[in-house]
Amino acid sequence: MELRLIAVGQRMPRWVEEGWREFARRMPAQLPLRLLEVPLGRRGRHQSIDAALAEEGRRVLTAAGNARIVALDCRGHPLSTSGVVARMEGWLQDGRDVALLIGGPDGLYRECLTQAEYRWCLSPLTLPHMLVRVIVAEQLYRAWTVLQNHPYHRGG
Ligand SMILES: C[S@@+](CC[C@H](N)C(=O)[O-])C[C@H]1O[C@@H](n2cnc3c(N)ncnc32)[C@H](O)[C@@H]1O
Repeated sequence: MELRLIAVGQRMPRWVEEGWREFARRMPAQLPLRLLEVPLGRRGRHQSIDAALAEEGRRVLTAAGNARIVALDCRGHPLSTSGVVARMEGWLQDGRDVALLIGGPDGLYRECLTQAEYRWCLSPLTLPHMLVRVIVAEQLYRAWTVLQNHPYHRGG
């Protein structure tokens, strides 16, 4: 199985690329973390934001395929580290790929949210989408280290 970060928006600054890659490269072979970037929908005078979001949403859901869907969403529910660990344990037992969806500047298309089995809120703050991929990668790595009794996570 794999964890798939599906993010709207391409060509991120180098620090974003390096940040998420640092944690992705630490993931084990049996639980790789892969990033799929999908292009922004067209925005312009003749294209509504909703149409652009729908275009992005279609691309995101195609990239998710049959994977279990978790949407990153400011209006979702928070998870503690032990909550992420418990979810990861469930994912590993189930064996299905997991798609973690990150929206673009206008958020995620509504169908991405309705198809998600969980809407994960990282903080009450709205975070820049490029930072979200780095935080999610780190939190997934952290959860993995907890499952392995690896000393990376020293929290309570
Ligand atoms: C710049 S935000 C989009 C803001 C948009 N106005 C909205 O309300 O969703 C881009 C993406 O980053 C993710 N994101 C931003 N802050 C987040 C948070 N606190 N928790 C979870 N995901 C977040 C979401 O996937 C969001 O679609």
